[in-house]
Amino acid sequence: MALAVGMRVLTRALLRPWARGLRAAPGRTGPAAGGGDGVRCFRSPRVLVEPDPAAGVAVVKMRNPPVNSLSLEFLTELLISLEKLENDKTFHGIIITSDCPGIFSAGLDLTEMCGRDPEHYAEYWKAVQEMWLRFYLSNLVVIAAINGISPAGGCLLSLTCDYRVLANNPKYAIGLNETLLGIVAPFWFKDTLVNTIGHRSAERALQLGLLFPPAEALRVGVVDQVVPEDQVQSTARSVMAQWLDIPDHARQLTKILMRKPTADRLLTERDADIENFVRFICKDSIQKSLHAYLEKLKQKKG
Ligand SMILES: CC/C=C\C/C=C\C/C=C\CC/C=C/CC(=O)SCCNC(=O)CCNC(=O)[C@H](O)C(C)(C)COP(=O)(O)OP(=O)(O)OC[C@H]1O[C@@H](n2cnc3c(N)ncnc32)[C@H](O)[C@@H]1OP(=O)(O)O
Repeated sequence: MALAVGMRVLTRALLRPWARGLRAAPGRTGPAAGGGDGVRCFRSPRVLVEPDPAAGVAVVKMRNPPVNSLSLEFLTELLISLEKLENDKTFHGIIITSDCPGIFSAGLDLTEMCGRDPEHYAEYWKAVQEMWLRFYLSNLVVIAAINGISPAGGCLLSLTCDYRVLANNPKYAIGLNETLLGIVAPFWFKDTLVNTIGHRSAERALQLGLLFPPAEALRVGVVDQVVPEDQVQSTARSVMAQWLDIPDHARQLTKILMRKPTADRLLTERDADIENFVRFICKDSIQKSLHAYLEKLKQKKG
């Protein structure tokens, strides 16, 4: 009993620095509907939360068609959903997955980084940082059920999770492919990849902008498991059950011990990182190549 109380105090002390200043910005969420069992179902236009209170798990489905690009509004809704689940003692784990067929997330929304003013770029980048910090340090067990392609920021979101299950579909690939767009993955993207697959593999993957198909992703360690497409959700659920069997305080403290130094680096350099991003993205050459890339994506259909 005394040990349990002591652990709770220690956990709160360790988690407190991240709780401060990391609250999600207010955004447009729909009214929370009370479930029959007293558990609230969260709805917002782009995020569907399916709670399973008996298991202590919620499935968070990304629904920002056509490609789940991480727009400012979508990021805000994701953060609010995460915060609500973290504040609800019913939940100990979340499974993040996509409601857009064949696409987990196309990454950062290119239209947020193209043809806008510096204030907008700063606001957007702060929201991207927030997404990374909040998911990376979440006290919940977070499992990615990756049911589609997941480049760049989509891969980053997966890398913040505690475990990644990828559907075995040759059309799907995952990786930080920023260099292919002529942009540089920021240091915290790089750090997250290094923490996941090691320095040498990360260096090669980042320089070449590699997008790994399922077997390669498993071999290099970008994902933890590759399963047939129709088993992605059930596998995520059974992995979640294993993780939830571990005493929560011990697991949470261990997660913080492992991730604190990486998160601290961004927390101490957050403003400078925003300034770097704004300076970089405002360059004529970068704007031109992002614009050309977006046009190429649009013309692909025609
Ligand atoms: C020294 C350094 C100093 C400082 C460094 C500081 C900062 C670093 C700077 C920058 C770092 C920025 C980091 C960025 C990370 C990112 O995430 S960038 C985004 C990367 N994502 C991609 O490249 C994916 C692009 N999309 C695709 O490849 C395909 O769309 C995809 C395979 C996902 C799906 O293909 P498909 O089903 O065929 O769909 P379409 O291609 O037809 O797309 C449908 C519509 O969606 C639009 N769209 C696609 N992706 C995006 C996107 N990421 N953002 C916004 N919009 C997107 C596409 O244009 C289509 O639109 P339309 O319907 O035609 O209007």
